[in-house]
Amino acid sequence: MRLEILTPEEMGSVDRKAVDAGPLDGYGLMQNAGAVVAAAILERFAEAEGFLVLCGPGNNGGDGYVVARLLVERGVQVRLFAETEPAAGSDAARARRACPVEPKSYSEFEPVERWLVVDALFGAGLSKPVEGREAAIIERVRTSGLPVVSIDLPSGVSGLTGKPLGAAFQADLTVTFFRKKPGHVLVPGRQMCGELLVADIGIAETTLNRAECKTWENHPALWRAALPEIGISAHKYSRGHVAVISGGATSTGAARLAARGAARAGAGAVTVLSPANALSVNAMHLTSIMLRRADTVEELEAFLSDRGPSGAVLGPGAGTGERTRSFARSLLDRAGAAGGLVFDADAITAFRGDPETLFAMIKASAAQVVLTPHEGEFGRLFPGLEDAPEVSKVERTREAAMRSGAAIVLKGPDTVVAAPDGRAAINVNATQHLATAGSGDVLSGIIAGLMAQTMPAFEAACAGIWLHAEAGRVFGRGLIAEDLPEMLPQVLQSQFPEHVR
Ligand SMILES: NC(=O)C1=CN([C@@H]2O[C@H](COP(=O)(O)OP(=O)(O)OC[C@H]3O[C@@H](n4cnc5c(N)ncnc54)[C@H](OP(=O)(O)O)[C@@H]3O)[C@@H](O)[C@H]2O)[C@@H](O)CC1
Ligand SMILES: [K+]
Repeated sequence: MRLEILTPEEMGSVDRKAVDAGPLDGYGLMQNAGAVVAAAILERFAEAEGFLVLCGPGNNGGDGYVVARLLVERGVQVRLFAETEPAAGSDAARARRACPVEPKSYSEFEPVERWLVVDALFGAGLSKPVEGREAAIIERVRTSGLPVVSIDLPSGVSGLTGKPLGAAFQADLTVTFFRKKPGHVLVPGRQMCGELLVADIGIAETTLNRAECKTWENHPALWRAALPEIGISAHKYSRGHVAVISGGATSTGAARLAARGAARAGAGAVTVLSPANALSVNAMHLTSIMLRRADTVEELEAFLSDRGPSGAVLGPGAGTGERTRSFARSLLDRAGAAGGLVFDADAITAFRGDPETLFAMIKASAAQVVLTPHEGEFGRLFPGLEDAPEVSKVERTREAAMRSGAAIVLKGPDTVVAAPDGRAAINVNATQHLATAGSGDVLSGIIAGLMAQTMPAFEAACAGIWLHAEAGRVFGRGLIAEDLPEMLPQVLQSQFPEHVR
């Protein structure tokens, strides 16, 4: 599977390498790009009665001239609109000369019913906000309701961040080349592409140095090999033991959701560590999951020494006070006994005043640590890395992982997972139904459950995100957090039958 995601800059370097290696030059690649776009248009929009092609000044426009020529050669009606001539000597200028359709200016653009718009204004070279006459034509197309096929990217959407820079097209189909770019998978770019087609334009696979790729689309192919296998001689503790720290009497549900997630992800044993005042409420709701009292660090450490869990979840419902901070310190200190740690929710917020202390402890710890913030929690821990119009979610998450020493799961419709070594994955199978109270608690449990079975942090985080999203997707409408752990067996059995022997 082609899961690598290339920034526009990385794509440019692949492009240059492909041209250096031959046999195709830049103009040859442009011919192939135009050909795959024209073929996709004719196949998917056979009923279109004509084509309005909008060409920008660069090579994206160059692709547009090739598409216009190929459509004319098929005997269909084409009108072409361009404002700026391509630079003399460029591939786009050559494509412009070879195109038999004389361009009109943007001001002459008129939508025609049952025609289709081909958007070749800007692609990888978008360098500033789309304004003025380009913004006006995008607005005219939007109000016309005509279908739009975008070449490489919907013009106005940044290939790096997936965010619109000024005005931008909402496409029905986007055809990109060789590999996806971050802008195709991060939101809102993902929705603005419409259907996305990644086409081969004759760039050899060997042009891509796979070892240098650090960003992927999250998919089982990325981590399937690291999924825990259950041997026939397994016993409950050899399958991993997860400790989940519960909050007080009125906030225990989050810990139980995490515990259930860990158990359904395959951990052989799960223990909820509860304050004394919440023991009875936890006891009333737990059956296969064990329960032990832990109000103090001493009680936590006694448990860690006795039982040596291989994973732990701290944060859901835990409170943001000193108990949570001291438990975090203890878990990180005693990592030999606690293995893979997931810090979520309150365990993140508890360190908002002093994130550097947390990061220093994580870096000094032998534990593998995953932090699972949503945007609000992320902002509390990583000042300066908050969301901003020209910054990519992938780069923010990567920087946070390097700063903290933990694998970071920055949650959202396009959850990004990043590791301190620079690897990053963008998740694409989430569903809106996951936006429900307690959903994140289950996720932290699933990740801890996988880590407790010795799955490394980055892979466990990627797998956890994907399984959690898939459970939500399969369940669909009406989902509440309690349903997520209960969907996991079905997802695991249908997707990974070899892992349920
Ligand atoms: N990679 C590949 O394998 C292949 C790539 N191919 C194609 O090449 C495309 C990349 O081409 P590209 O580099 O020429 O950039 P492109 O997107 O045409 O824009 C640059 C021009 O637009 C201008 N401009 C930018 N923003 C603007 C704004 N808001 N408002 C106004 N102007 C703006 C910018 O101006 P400048 O920044 O120089 O001031 C410059 O003139 C790529 O997307 C793909 O379609 C294929 O042909 C074959 C193989
Ligand atoms: K475009």
